Amino acid sequence: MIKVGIVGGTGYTGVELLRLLVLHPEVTLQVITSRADAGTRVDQMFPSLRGLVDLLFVHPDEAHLEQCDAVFFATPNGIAMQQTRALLEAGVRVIDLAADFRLQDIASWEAWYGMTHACPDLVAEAVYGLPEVNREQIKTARLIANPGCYPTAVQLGFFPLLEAGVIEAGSLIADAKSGVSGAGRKAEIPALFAEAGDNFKAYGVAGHRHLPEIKQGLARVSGNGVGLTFVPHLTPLIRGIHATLYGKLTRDVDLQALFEARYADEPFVDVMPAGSHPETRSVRGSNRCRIAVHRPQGGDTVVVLSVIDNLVKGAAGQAVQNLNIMFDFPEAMALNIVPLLP
Ligand SMILES: NC(=O)C1=CN([C@@H]2O[C@H](COP(=O)(O)OP(=O)(O)OC[C@H]3O[C@@H](n4cnc5c(N)ncnc54)[C@H](OP(=O)(O)O)[C@@H]3O)[C@@H](O)[C@H]2O)C=CC1
Ligand SMILES: CC(=O)N[C@@H](CCC(=O)OP(=O)(O)O)C(=O)O
Repeated sequence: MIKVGIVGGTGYTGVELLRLLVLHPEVTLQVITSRADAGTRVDQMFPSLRGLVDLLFVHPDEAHLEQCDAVFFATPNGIAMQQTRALLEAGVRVIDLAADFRLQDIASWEAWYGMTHACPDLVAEAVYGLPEVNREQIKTARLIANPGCYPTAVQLGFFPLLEAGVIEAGSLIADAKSGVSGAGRKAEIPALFAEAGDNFKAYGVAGHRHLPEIKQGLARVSGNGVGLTFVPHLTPLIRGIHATLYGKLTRDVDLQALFEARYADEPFVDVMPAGSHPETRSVRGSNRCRIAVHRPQGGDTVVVLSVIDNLVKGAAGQAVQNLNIMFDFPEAMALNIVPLLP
């Protein structure tokens, strides 16, 4: 058994970690933090956890967190980097669900995130926690940069094509839609029911902070820089990301066979039968990414459809998958979840 802490236990990804970890047979929840709700019982705030969690929220003090074997940061950007060094020195392994350790280029991170990095030396050590490309490095990592939600859906869709070198890497397009929970639990006007409901809009067309993260990951597998147009959209869903990806084929290839072979051994990537149109509800609440690959009218444009639950494979589920790999537990432990329908 390992002892685990969650910093930011009252947010959407924090409570999703709780939902997954309460049923994890190798994990004891040791510390769950909130500054605003310190002293409140966890199951008072989240009655869905009654009978499962017997803890109070506490302040995120290092003295509490250092009792753990692993600590998840489910906090806004710029928080984990302030406490990670002390935790690593105390022998605690850290999984950051925010973006503090995702970009290897510190100047780029500081420009996109608008703050000075507190520990650039640790960024070099951090492992980008996308098991489908970094499983071996995750096993021994002390510090995991858990990927963003859009970057997970987009990278998993493009990897087979870029690894095989069958598309033009300079002209990729990712048209992605997210549910409102992607923006977190804090009160913000665009997330109000009357603003986001019965509405659909693009945002961040000029530049979204997931763009450099996606480009970094795609460039690693393509061996060269990539050109990417990334356009996120807000949809009136609660959970879910749907990414529609476009690329120009450079040669004829059996796309279905390529994708099936690439993900044959991946427990959480499902390549659907040819002609499929994956739906966000087919992954709702689960750690799965479902992918379909199309070549409309047999032309030279490949269209990949990739869906995930932003809070699970896009955040907390992937973080638990990383924990399992780091501690040599079966990778799917506590993650064999059947999606909710309807
Ligand atoms: N929502 C999503 O779909 C995804 C989110 N992420 C990332 O995961 C992280 C968490 O997201 P989400 O759960 O949506 O966020 P929320 O806004 O829902 O929750 C944030 C949590 O962090 C705590 N917190 C805020 N400020 C601090 C601080 N200075 N020190 C310690 N704790 C703090 C809050 O509690 P309190 O203020 O009481 O301490 C709260 O529990 C973010 O970085 C987000 O970008 C990643 C992938 C997907
Ligand atoms: C709908 C919505 O607002 N989505 C968020 C996704 C951000 C997120 O969760 O960021 P990380 O994955 O980098 O932590 C956004 O576009 O800012």
